[in-house]
Amino acid sequence: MTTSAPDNTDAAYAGDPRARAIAESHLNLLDERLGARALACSDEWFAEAGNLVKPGRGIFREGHFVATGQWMDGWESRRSFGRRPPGAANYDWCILRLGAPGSLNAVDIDTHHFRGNAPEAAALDALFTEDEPDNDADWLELLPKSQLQAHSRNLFAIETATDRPQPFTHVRLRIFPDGGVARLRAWGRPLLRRDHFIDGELIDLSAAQHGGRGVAVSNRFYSSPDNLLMPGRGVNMGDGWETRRRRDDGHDWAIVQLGVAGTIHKVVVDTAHFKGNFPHHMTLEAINTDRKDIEAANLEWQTLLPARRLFADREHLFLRELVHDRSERFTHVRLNIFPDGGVSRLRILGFPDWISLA
Ligand SMILES: NC(=O)NC(NC(N)=O)C(=O)[O-]
Repeated sequence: MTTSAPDNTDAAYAGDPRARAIAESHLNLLDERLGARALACSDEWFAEAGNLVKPGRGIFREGHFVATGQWMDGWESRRSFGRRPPGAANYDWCILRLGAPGSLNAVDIDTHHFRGNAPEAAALDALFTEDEPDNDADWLELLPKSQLQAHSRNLFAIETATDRPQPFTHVRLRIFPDGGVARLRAWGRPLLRRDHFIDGELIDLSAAQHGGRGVAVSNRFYSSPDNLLMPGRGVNMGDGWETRRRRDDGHDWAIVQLGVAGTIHKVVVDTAHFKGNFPHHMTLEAINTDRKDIEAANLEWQTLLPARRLFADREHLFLRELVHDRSERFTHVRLNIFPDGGVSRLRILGFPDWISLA
């Protein structure tokens, strides 16, 4: 089990600057918290492929040797270069399931701490299947064989494939000729499938796996507001949205774009793990807009929830306290916390109108 929040360290990176912008505005569909998993690989002698979807960028423990060799935090295959039989493929591979079906727009093949044992190049394939890929799987190459830098983030923008219907459910990483990768990230937009719901079902309009995302925030010193929208309860204080300590009269806020617009009937605010730093109180506002300048002062936000006290380390349920017209449709919510602090999860439950906002 992993226990920490997504990486927010900045580091050396190689590759396409466009990919960086995509990463900031899309969801990493290879996040273990969403259910992403490594399913199979050609070889994992030195380190397990399951590490590829873990949070953070991976750590190094100098001189920490285990039975197989130097302990490494990533996926690392044995040395096969110059040892493979004639005619054998000159790469190792790993198949991973995405945490949610979706488009794939950028990828990071992060070789953090792999210096003398990084692959020289990598390629990425993807496919959609309701099952799991078998030997005859029809992979689509999204990233052709591309040079990697050792001990570095390696970011690539993915050109949208037009000859295949999206979304994708699985990816295959190929590394040439062998070696280690610390983490694999693949950013895209999850696809919310209407046929997975029955009419009248109350759904979490803001859930990350439904396309909800943080689009603006007053402060993200300790952690990202995107954590508010992750499935399940936060595993620790790092798995939430936490601001720095304020020393002024202001308050902190986060604006979430719903994955799908709809009417709002129930709200859950979870302060799990925030015990000495939960906000004193909160309000919730919402708006129906297609404007991109969502922070503009002249937008008319409506109050859904007037000021309510919050408490340490617990879920707060708001139903009858909501003051808005239940037939109104909203596209965004703004969580205001007073004066600052941390919130683990925000759930905006309602009835979708099935017009995707992604
Ligand atoms: N010192 C190493 O990292 N050696 C080997 N790798 C591990 N993990 O031991 C190798 O051959 O790549």
